[in-house]
Amino acid sequence: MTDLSTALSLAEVRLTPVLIADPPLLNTHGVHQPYTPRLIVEVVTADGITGVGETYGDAKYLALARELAAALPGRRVDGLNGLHALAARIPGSGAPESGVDVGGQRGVQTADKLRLSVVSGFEVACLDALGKALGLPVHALLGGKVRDAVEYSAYLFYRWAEHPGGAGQRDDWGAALDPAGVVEQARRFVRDYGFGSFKLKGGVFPPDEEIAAIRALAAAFPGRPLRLDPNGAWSVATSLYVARELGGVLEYLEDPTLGTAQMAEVAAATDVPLATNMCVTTFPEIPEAFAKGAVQVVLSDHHYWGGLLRTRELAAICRTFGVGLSMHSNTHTGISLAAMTHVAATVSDLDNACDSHYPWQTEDVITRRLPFEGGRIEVSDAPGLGVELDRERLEFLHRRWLDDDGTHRDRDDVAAMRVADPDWVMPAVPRW
Ligand SMILES: O=C([O-])C(=O)C[C@H](O)[C@@H](O)C(=O)[O-]
Ligand SMILES: [Mg+2]
Repeated sequence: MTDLSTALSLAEVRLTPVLIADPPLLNTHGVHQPYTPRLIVEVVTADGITGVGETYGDAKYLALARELAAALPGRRVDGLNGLHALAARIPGSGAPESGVDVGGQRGVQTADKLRLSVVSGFEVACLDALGKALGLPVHALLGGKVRDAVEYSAYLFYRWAEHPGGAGQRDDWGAALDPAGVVEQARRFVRDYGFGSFKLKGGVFPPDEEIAAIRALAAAFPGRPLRLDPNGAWSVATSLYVARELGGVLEYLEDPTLGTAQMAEVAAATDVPLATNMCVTTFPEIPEAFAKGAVQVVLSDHHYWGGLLRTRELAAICRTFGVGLSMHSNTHTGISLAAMTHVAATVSDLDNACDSHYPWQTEDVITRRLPFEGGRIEVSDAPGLGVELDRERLEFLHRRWLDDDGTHRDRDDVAAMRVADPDWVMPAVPRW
């Protein structure tokens, strides 16, 4: 029998960028492209145990991931905290950038956020391998689950029936461009997945239309938690108008306006709780936002925050300051959903149902998709994440990435909208 040190040492790292199908979902910047990039990370131990992780697949994430992958062999899969220091030493990983990440809508883009997102994919892969080596589920490595299933909410989008020109894959959801369409979409989410709460991606239509959609949802599903997220598209005044109109109806309003200062102004003038995955996305953003009372719920995302261990650190900080915690999601496969579910299962005070784009992602890289039952995902007790890579599918989706002419290798919702409307530019903020 090999000793533990050999068993846990990293012999190989494989990176596989893929393109997965994405429906024409609308947001304030534009529309999703027919395919979106994700990066699948595999770490292989000296004993031949493979762990899998996933992160953003856009070119700059991939470039950094390649450098980190090259530095890993010889280290150990239980050296999780050391991953951050290792990634920080990669030349170029510290060069700050500013501006808004068009596709991800994750607030101001910085080198820190990029690096943390890359590390998250490796951390999850290492946890998966470590769990398999020790015969323990990932949640046990995080201290153990406090629930057997994690609740998710339905992620409703305004959407077209198909991509412009019939590009990509057509599904049978149809268009949803008004309150009736949104309610019909929500009914299908309830029928097919059993979700008990609803988030509508807003910032697409003038606020009164989105207020009407939320009212229609409230009438169709009385008492169910409802959220509206325009990704910072509104001014402070518009945010307060919407908060007044939907005061008794919303569980929370998500990123109504951009930046901590404006969020704080809104928060000071309404009782509707504000949630964010845009103004508090890294640890350095916390002190000012919490001191100003700018947010009442932080939507964690293990990709943003640098992995599952750091998500638990975030949970402790939120608990200390009496700020709620829930979970944001971006287009992802079942690997990230499994990772989200493991960490969510370990946080005792995760009181709001988590977001997940997963129902919109019909293409996957795992052999058995994770099923929602009653809006919940069961927490796996199998060693590691409890998912298995489907190598044929991985190869197929990687082939699509290889064959792509570059159009889809970086998510760009503005460019996708321009296909339908050649005059479309990134909307100025506030849009309303
Ligand atoms: O809650 C959010 O802000 C998101 O889920 C960000 C995403 O980029 C979303 O807006 C999308 O996929 O269109
Ligand atoms: Mg959001």
